[in-house]
Parts: sequence; structure tokens; C-alpha cells
Amino acid sequence: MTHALELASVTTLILLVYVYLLQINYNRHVSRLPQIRSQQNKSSEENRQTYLKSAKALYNEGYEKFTECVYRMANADGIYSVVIPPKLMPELRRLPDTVLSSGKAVADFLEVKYTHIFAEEEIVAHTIKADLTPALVRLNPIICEEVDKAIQADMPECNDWTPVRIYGVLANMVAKVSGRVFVGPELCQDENYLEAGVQYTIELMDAQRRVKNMRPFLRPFLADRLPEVRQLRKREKMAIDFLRPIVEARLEGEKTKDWKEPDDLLQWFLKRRTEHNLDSMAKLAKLQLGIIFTAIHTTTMTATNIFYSLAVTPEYIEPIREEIREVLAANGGVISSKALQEMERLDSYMKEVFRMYPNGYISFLRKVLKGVTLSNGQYIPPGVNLEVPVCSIYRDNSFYPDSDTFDGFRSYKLRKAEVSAGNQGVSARNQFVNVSEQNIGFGYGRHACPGRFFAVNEIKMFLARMLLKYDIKMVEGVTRRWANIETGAECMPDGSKEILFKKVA
Ligand code: HEM
Repeated sequence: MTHALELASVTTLILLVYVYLLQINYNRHVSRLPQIRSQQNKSSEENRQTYLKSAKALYNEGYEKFTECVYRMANADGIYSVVIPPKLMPELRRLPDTVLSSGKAVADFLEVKYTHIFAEEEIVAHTIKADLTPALVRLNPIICEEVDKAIQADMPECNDWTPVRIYGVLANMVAKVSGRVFVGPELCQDENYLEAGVQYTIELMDAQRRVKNMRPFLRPFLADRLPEVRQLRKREKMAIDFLRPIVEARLEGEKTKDWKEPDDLLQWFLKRRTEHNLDSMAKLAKLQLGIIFTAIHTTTMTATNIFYSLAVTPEYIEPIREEIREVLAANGGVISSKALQEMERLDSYMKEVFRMYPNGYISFLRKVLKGVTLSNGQYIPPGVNLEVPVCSIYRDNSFYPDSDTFDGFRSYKLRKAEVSAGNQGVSARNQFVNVSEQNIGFGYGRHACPGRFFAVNEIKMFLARMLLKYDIKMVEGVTRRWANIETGAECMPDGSKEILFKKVA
């Protein structure tokens, strides 16, 4: 007995020493990386507070100063992450997941250890790339029908100028339309599904915040009991309840002769269930909630930003409408994939709004799993999180001349210039969905957002329909665009604001 106790104590001691040495080594490497002046000689709490108040200014300071090397930034958690300048992005993009992990960075961010959600399931991105994106040509008539139904159901009459809190309306409409593609016709109008569509992201972010605010040593004992974390379990139980009858009916249907296979993400998951060990309703529910988290609010925020900008740039509305009318006339009145491709002014406007108002100020979040030595000799130790400063790249004059000016047709003009010069292929690089060192709002590299084709497709459909149907303007007495809410690296439209809509005569 005594011997066993002694052995356990020695093993624990060795482990503690090992962890301590690792930490010292980690700190040594991180502290060698340069730091912006505004964060030097400050306590970790001072840096955290400055970051929460003015992250954008801090990233801009780093962007100006460190063009050739990475630097460290104390973030909202009070710990250092490593910021990458555009020049070094290509060499990091090439590294495999065993060296830089997107899943582990997201898992850290969402406190997966305590929120117990799915953040690293390969099946999601894989199914979107392999099944959803190629299916868009086929699915577009169905998506368009859902867009029409949603506008009809959720937009008020607007016979005269009517104030609309567009964020909430869009959240509902996006949940319905996306739901049609994610869970199929049986569930996309289901009240419980739609509630999950609109609420789950908010609930998960609340839970994540509560866990982060808890002292780390208490988390293993108390995090599960937080009401916000319990709410996630409740939501999963509800998702199991609404999915079960549909899934069971489909599994039965599969066995019958005349069964017509549904064409949606739920079915594509079911088809891959053996290969991805998707052997329980609980896993399926977590996957669907994961999709809701990545898809609904991101799409809603992007669309809201576009409507807020349209309300203060009325000069763009008629030229975009004219294009939509022309494209529809040339495509038999159908918003097909080809028609969406041809709406180049609209695409350019959306892209410019996203540049000025991205969904967040950082992107390309990656956890370093194996130390990386960069071409400039700098060493990034394992354990650290990497990020790219979206806000600074989108305001870089060498990428976007006169970058502080909103130019809704910036990319449209570039596309036209390329086509005139005979560079058809290069012209496509100016599309909204394109991802590069300069276009990082959808991420970068092998884990760049696989849902962006669907999202842009969906937002374009809403805009094409709503711009032909409504005039849009700012509420009386306000001339400036509604400001976005900024906290740390988060930047989102203020959902409480109204803009005015009126049916086109
Ligand atoms: C305008 C709307 C959207 C925006 C702004 C957006 C943005 C992003 C960003 C920044 C990332 C991280 C990329 C990286 O780290 O390199 C991401 C990843 C992801 N997004 Fe989106 N997204 C949107 C819509 C969607 C939709 C509609 C879906 C689903 C259909 C989706 C599914 C995903 C998935 C599965 C990932 C993880 C990819 C991976 O780890 O390989 N997103 N998104």
C-alpha cells in the first residue's frame, strides 16, 4: 500500500515537472515573438480590456509594423495568439492538419471540453463539398421557391413605408430556406426546428462565454451545471425528438422498392453514416445543430449588413435592379445558377459590404500542433493559436485602392476590365466566393468555408427577389448607416435597428 502511494506521488511529481518545463519552454518561444507597442509593459488584464474595446486598432497597429514577420497579440482570453501577415500566409496554407488544426482551434474557441458540442467532425465539411455545392444547380428551383414562400410569410405588407427590424426577419427566413436544404421538406417549417435555427447559435455563444468567464480549475467540476451549458443539452434532446420520426421513416423507406431518395443534407449524412461512424440519433442531432451554428447566423449577419448598406446607398439600387431584370429576362425569368452567376453588380455590392463589414476581425484560426519554423527563421511553438487580421487586410490600400471608401461596384469594374483585356479566367477571381490572401472573410486554405457557395447563392436570391419587390431607405432623420457592434474581434450588425421598406408601385 505504502509502496503504491509512493509510486503514485513520484509519478505525479514527474508529470508536474514535465508540464512545468513544457510551459517554460512554450513561454520562452512565445515571448521571443515581437509585440505591438500598445500591449508592451501592460498586465494581462489591461491588455484584455484594451483588446475588448479596440481590437481593430490593435490589429491595424500590428499590420503596419510587422509586414515581414509574425507577432503576438494578447486577446480576449488574456492569452497570446500569433498574428500572420499576408506575406507569410501562403507558406502556412500548405501545412497539413497534423501541424495546423482548424478543428482544435474552433474547439478551444467554443470550449468544447465543457460545452460538449461537435467541432471537429470531418463529415460536415466533406458532405457540403461533395454533395451540397455540386447539387446547387439542381436544388436552386427548390431554394428559390422557399425564398418566395419565406418572403411572403415573414415580410410585412409594406404598402407604405414600413419600419422592419430586418435582422430578425432574415434570421427566420434564412432558417426556413436553409432548413429545406439541411433537413428537408418535412422539418423545415417545423416550429421546433426553426426555433433551434434561430436560437441555437445564441445559446452556444452564451454557454461558451459563461465557461470562459469561469476560473479554469473550476471548469471540470462546475461547467456542466451552468444553466447555459444545460440549455445546450436540452436543445440536443429537442433536436433528437424532431429528427427521430423523420430519420426512422427514411430508414424504413430505404428498404422499400418505390422509395424516392430525399435530396438534402440529412439524407447525405445518412448515406455516409457507416463510413463516419454516425451510429446514433444523438450524433446526428449534434451534427445538425453544428450546421445550424455555422450557417444560419453567419448568413443572416451578412445579409443584414447588405440591407443596412443599401438603405444608405440608394444610388446603387436602380443599377442593381436593372441588372436583375436583364438577367432574369435572358434566363426565362428563372433564378438559375447561371442567372445568379450573371448578377455581377449584385455580387460586387455584396462583396464590398462584406469587405467593409466582415463578420469578424480575425480569420484562419488554427491551433499549432507541431512547432513551425517560418521562412524568415521565426519559430512558432506548438500549443499556440494562429490568426489572420481580416480588418487590416480588407483596409490595405495596396489590395483595395482608396480602401476607406465604399465602392459597391469595385469588383464589378475589375471584372469588366479583365474581360476587356481578354482575361476571362482572372475575372472570376473578383467574385464574392473567391478566397485568397486578400479575400479572407470566408477563411483561407483547405478549411475555408465550404458553405460559402450555398450562402452566397441564398443571399443573392433573397436580394434579387426583395430588390424587385421593395424600395428600401433609412428611417426618417437618420442619414448614417447603422453602426455595427464591436467587441474584441467580433463585429456584428445591431439586430435591434429598423430600416424602411415599401412595395414597388
Ligand atoms: C455568409 C455566410 C458565411 C460566412 C461569412 C462563413 C464564414 C466561415 C469562416 C470564416 C469559416 C472558417 C474558415 C477558415 O478557418 O479558414 C467557416 C467555416 C465553415 N463554414 Fe462557413 N460561413 C458562412 C456560411 C456557411 C454555411 C451556409 C455553411 C453550411 C452550409 C457553412 C459551413 C461551414 C463549415 C462546415 C466550416 C468548417 C470548414 C472546415 O473546418 O473545413 N458556412 N465559415
